[in-house]
Amino acid sequence: MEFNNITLIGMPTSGKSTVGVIVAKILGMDFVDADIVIQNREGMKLSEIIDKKGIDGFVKCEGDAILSIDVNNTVIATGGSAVYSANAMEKLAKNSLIVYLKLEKEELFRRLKNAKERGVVLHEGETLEDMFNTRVKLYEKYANLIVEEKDCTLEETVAKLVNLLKEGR
Ligand SMILES: Nc1ncnc2c1ncn2[C@@H]1O[C@H](COP(=O)(O)OP(=O)(O)O)[C@@H](O)[C@H]1O
Ligand SMILES: O=C(O)C1=C[C@@H](OP(=O)(O)O)[C@@H](O)[C@H](O)C1
Ligand SMILES: [Mg+2]
Repeated sequence: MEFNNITLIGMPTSGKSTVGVIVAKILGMDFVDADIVIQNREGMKLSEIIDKKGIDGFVKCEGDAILSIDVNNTVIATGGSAVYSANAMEKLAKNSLIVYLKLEKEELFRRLKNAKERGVVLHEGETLEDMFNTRVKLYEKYANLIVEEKDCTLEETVAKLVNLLKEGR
């Protein structure tokens, strides 16, 4: 592989964490979940960081946590709000192939309904729809590769990503 790491970006619930760990096993790579790095650095759950430090505070913690990740041959699952940290994304772009797991709006809304406890970064007055529209542009901006999840099972999404990576070799 020409690239060193693979970074997964995309909406919350798009499967960065679940797809990421399976792809790492298939490709014989290591795996790191940036959300867990944040929790370890702060000594708190993500929802507690958001409650205590607010949205901007959380985004700062997330950017700093990503900047602290120094890995090789690793699949990195970011949190959905990582794209709000331009400096962290620039660092990731330097040493990884950035893959956008693309989720349709309707499917995002469906999955988020079943995952109410997920602390999603919503700025003041922002609706889920606003968040979707803003983030799509950011994910597209940073993506080297886009995996369309529409009508795919988890296994099909994994296979699609692995095949796209093989084609790119
Ligand atoms: N086609 C699919 N691709 C990825 N995840 C899926 C798919 N269908 C259902 N899911 C479910 O959506 C959730 C994705 O959660 P997660 O991996 O934590 O996403 P993220 O890390 O992007 O927030 C999991 O519960 C997973 O089982
Ligand atoms: O998109 C978001 O606003 C967030 C996504 C979460 O990660 P996942 O994308 O892995 O769910 C986590 O970083 C935090 O709760 C904020
Ligand atoms: Mg995740």
